[in-house]
Amino acid sequence: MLTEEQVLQALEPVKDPHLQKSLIEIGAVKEIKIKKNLVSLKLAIAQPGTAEQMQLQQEVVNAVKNAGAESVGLRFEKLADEEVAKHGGAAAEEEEGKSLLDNKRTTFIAVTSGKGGVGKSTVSVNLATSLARKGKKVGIIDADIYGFSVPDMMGIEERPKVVGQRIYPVTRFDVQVISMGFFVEDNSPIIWRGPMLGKMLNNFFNEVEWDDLDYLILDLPPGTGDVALDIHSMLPQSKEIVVTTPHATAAFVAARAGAMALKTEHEILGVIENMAYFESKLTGEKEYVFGQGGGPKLAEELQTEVLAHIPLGQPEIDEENFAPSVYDTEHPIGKIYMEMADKVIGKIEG
Ligand SMILES: Nc1ncnc2c1ncn2[C@@H]1O[C@H](COP(=O)(O)OP(=O)(O)OP(=O)(O)O)[C@@H](O)[C@H]1O
Repeated sequence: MLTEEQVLQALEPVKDPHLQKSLIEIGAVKEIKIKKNLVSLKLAIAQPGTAEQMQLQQEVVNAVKNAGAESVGLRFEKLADEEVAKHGGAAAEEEEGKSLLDNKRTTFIAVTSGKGGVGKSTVSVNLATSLARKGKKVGIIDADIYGFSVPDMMGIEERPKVVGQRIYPVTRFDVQVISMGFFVEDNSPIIWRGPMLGKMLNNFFNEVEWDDLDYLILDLPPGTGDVALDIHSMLPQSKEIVVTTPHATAAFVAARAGAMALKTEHEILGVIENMAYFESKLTGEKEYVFGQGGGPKLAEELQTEVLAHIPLGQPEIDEENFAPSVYDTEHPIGKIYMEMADKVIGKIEG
């Protein structure tokens, strides 16, 4: 079994990103619990709840796992101001302004669905790239905590740069991308509780260097649970797009997501019916594999319009520009997304 000594030794080279001193030297380790090979740590650092913490948590997990832990749980708290000063740092200052939430120019569009697997992330990614292809400055936040798929879908391998307190998004297809998945270890199970999730999202608004966005697309967790509701409430100014499949029951479930949008007073821009039909390449005939009518029914219920019926179909994958879920502008589905982007721009910019 791993000992406390070994854990401390493993942490010796890891530095507090703000103070640039070893966690051990600044007395950051406030608690160590070891159960078999599960290690849980409480760490006091100069600037918890910030980009610096995100940068650090990965280093700590790696160091302790390299020492033999199977799983590492972390809790962070603020290192006392005297300690911060003693080790050469300035007391944490409130981040100055520059929150995306204050930028009047930016329109937030949350993409939601009643349940998982209906294509919400695919729609978010393609809406974002199409808006960018129309010349708009666009960002996307992948906040779907049940599966961070946006980086994979867009073929992103790099991670954002973290410089001091600022996070620089990764740019792909002219879209500025931030995903929670950038800050967690591959496949590591993470339990997101409301406050932690809210804090992460707030960081994405306040600490990411977004370049003067016209549109910010938010890929939200599916469903109508507490987490989804919390996020919706955090974004009072957001508009919303609801994704459904054509099946009547799918639309019924999506209606609950839509009702939640109305409760939070978000304007619903429209409904997208995804996987609407399959079009035969040979005959051009449409087959309604997943039923029919779900989109229009949902739009009627939410008193909005159907922005697009998107058929089944895969993007052509270009080896050089590998992005498994981004449709080209020449692809029939890519064209539908471009028309949809026009509709969205028309609705917002008049
Ligand atoms: N129009 C389409 N034609 C073919 N495949 C599609 C289409 N839309 C989405 N898909 C595929 O369906 C799967 C689910 O899509 P996606 O991940 O976008 O759904 P989601 O609603 O975001 O799911 P989750 O909430 O579970 O993340 C993916 O494999 C995606 O490539």
